[in-house]
Amino acid sequence: MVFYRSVSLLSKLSNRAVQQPSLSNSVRWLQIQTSSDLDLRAQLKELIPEQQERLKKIKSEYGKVQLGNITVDMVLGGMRGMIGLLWEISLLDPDEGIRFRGLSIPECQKVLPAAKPGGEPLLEGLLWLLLTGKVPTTEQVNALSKELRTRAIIPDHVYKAINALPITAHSMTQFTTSVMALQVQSEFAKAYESGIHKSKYWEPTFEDSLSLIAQLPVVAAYIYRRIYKNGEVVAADESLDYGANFAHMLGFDSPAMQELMRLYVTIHTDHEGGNVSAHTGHLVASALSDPYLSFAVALNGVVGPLHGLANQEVLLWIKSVVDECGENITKDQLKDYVWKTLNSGKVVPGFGHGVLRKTDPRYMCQREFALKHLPADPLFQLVSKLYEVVPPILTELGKVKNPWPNVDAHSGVLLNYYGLTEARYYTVLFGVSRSIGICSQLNNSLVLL
Ligand SMILES: CC(=O)SCCNC(=O)CCNC(=O)[C@H](O)C(C)(C)COP(=O)(O)OP(=O)(O)OC[C@H]1O[C@@H](n2cnc3c(N)ncnc32)[C@H](O)[C@@H]1OP(=O)(O)O
Ligand SMILES: O=C([O-])CC(=O)C(=O)O
Repeated sequence: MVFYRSVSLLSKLSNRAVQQPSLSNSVRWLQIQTSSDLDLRAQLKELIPEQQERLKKIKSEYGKVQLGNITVDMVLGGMRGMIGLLWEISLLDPDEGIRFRGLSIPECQKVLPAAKPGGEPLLEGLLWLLLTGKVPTTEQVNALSKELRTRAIIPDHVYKAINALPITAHSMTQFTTSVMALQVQSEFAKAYESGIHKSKYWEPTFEDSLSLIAQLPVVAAYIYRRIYKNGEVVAADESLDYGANFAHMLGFDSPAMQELMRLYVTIHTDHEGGNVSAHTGHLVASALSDPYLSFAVALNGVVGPLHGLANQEVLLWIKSVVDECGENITKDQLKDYVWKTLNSGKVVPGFGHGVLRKTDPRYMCQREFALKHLPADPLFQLVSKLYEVVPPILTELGKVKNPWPNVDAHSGVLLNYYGLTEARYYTVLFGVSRSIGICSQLNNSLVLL
């Protein structure tokens, strides 16, 4: 199986201070803000020339430095372990997991603005961090939230394109179709046709990225309501942030579900550049395909069962365990069920990883959420039992490099607990969130041109 892998080149060479916002950054941003301080586009306009200079310097000073040897295994493994592409916005450590611009998930939970003290980070804050490398203030996050709401307008033909598909089409097929239908409004495609200078590519790319990110929850919620709720659409609530509004449009308004959705859309955003969806989006964008086209192909990677579809597969598998053995299954029965799955030539969904070699911190933060909000839920108890039972069995197989759970091992039971029970929809949530990482890196890469 080819599963592309790479690590971030510049993080190895360049000044980490650019990547690692510290608390002093946020203190700096607490100064009185002008309207351009609150405008993400204006911020990028200032930052991009600095980044262009930095990259030019790295190229001229380190251009000939070797970054390692390439082995046959690396090639057969689909670039596994090779430093193969530039990915500035996040870095994946096999033991510690993901860092967004240098910040781990617990650090993001600490420094990014939340809806309430101690709450989950707002997605808008992470988007700002990924694009600029700086921790935003609450005012900046609120301004971005407002801007995204104003961009969340869906042309009628997009709904017509979705409605042309049978209602039984997989939610991801409907979702990718909607992204292709949205593409007709691409600013980048229009600007390229009008002969835009390459130094300005980032501007329409930024426009398309923000619009795409803003529109995705609206079409994603439409698809959910179309398939599962007789097409009864819930209008956006202009007072809500991105994550809470998404939960609202899906039809969920409890404060706990709003918090869960904020957490979900934040932690699935990015996982360095080597995973299938990020790599694919990046590759296609390198041909100057616009953000809509690039993201649509990335979604076709997200939906692979060894990648984002595992989100769906885990809950379906857990439900099959319950159907066969009941909720109070013993550890011995569970061991037998895991062996039965393996012996039938299937993988245990939600376990293992192409890079991680320890439990995924995205699993851990969802576990903490469950311990806080739903400790007695029988399916959460089952997930906890799996955490004890599965790793020794996978280790016993002797070939699995990482027997520990990944992000997908946990998300389904949380969503299911709050009433979003339709597992075959879950990968759409993953896709909405992944747009943040893919579009942010797209904007960062354009400074190279
Ligand atoms: C958001 C995400 O995308 S996270 C990943 C989500 N996917 C899943 O949870 C699906 C289950 N897991 C897997 O299939 C794998 O662990 C992957 C695809 C994530 C990583 O694959 P690889 O990098 O090839 O893993 P690794 O090098 O450890 O694989 C070695 C062998 O162990 C097997 N293996 C790895 N994980 C598992 C598992 N969970 N269950 C059974 N077998 C496994 C592989 O299939 C491979 O077998 P083979 O040599 O007979 O082909
Ligand atoms: O990093 C990977 O290979 C897969 C993954 O966990 C992700 O993309 O979120």
